[in-house]
Amino acid sequence: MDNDSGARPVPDAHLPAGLRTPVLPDAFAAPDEAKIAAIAGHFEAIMRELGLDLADDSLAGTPRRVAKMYVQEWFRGLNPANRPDVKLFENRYEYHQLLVERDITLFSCCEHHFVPIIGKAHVAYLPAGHVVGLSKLNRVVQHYARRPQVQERLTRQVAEELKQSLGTPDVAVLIEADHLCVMSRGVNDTSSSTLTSEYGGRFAADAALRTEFLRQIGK
Ligand SMILES: Nc1nc2c(ncn2[C@@H]2O[C@H](COP(=O)(O)OP(=O)(O)OP(=O)(O)O)[C@@H](O)[C@H]2O)c(=O)[nH]1
Ligand SMILES: [Zn+2]
Repeated sequence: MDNDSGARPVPDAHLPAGLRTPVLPDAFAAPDEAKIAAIAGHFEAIMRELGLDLADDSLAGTPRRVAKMYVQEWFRGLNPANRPDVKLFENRYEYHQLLVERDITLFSCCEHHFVPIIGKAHVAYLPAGHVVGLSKLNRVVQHYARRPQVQERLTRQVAEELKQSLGTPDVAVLIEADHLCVMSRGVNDTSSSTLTSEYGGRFAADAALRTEFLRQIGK
């Protein structure tokens, strides 16, 4: 997508309103470099407020490092220009059984505390006329993970994106994740983890299919 044209892509415009990450419509009007410079300035102010000496050679580059990390890595999924192009191939081989992409690495960020969410995503679909390039399943997970999140919305965004791009409602998503906000602060519980799931089409209707999916991901 062209991020320099007058008509800028609206974040998550293709998702139902309730599933959109709350992002201002003009959030991506400025180029990434301007955003990085502005965030670095704000982060420097936070560090100063914490009492840190920015003259220290280890700390001096931190504001810009953090800003780059936010814009280019952790939160790159906020920018609709980074939405993956999900390539489909004709299903000439007539594969119509369950396809499971399991143990997809998941790094996200808790939108309440801005600390990591770390886990695995498992996605599955029943191919109809087309099959998807496998890596695109990982890319869809990453696109929605790389933004401030709650796990429930992330799960439903991934499912909805897959339904739309694969052209079938027969999609399953299960995410298991550790929330650093639960582990490292607050209740300080390092053993609990959070599982969320979304089942569409035949996965919602057919308990045996769900069981088979869960068996294949080792649940
Ligand atoms: N539903 C949901 N809650 C989340 C997620 N990530 C973090 N939270 C919770 O968001 C809640 C925010 O609650 P608050 O009471 O405003 O924040 P807090 O005072 O820091 O709460 P504690 O974590 O209990 O100390 C906490 O209970 C978090 O555990 C998520 O992905 N989904
Ligand atoms: Zn949190």
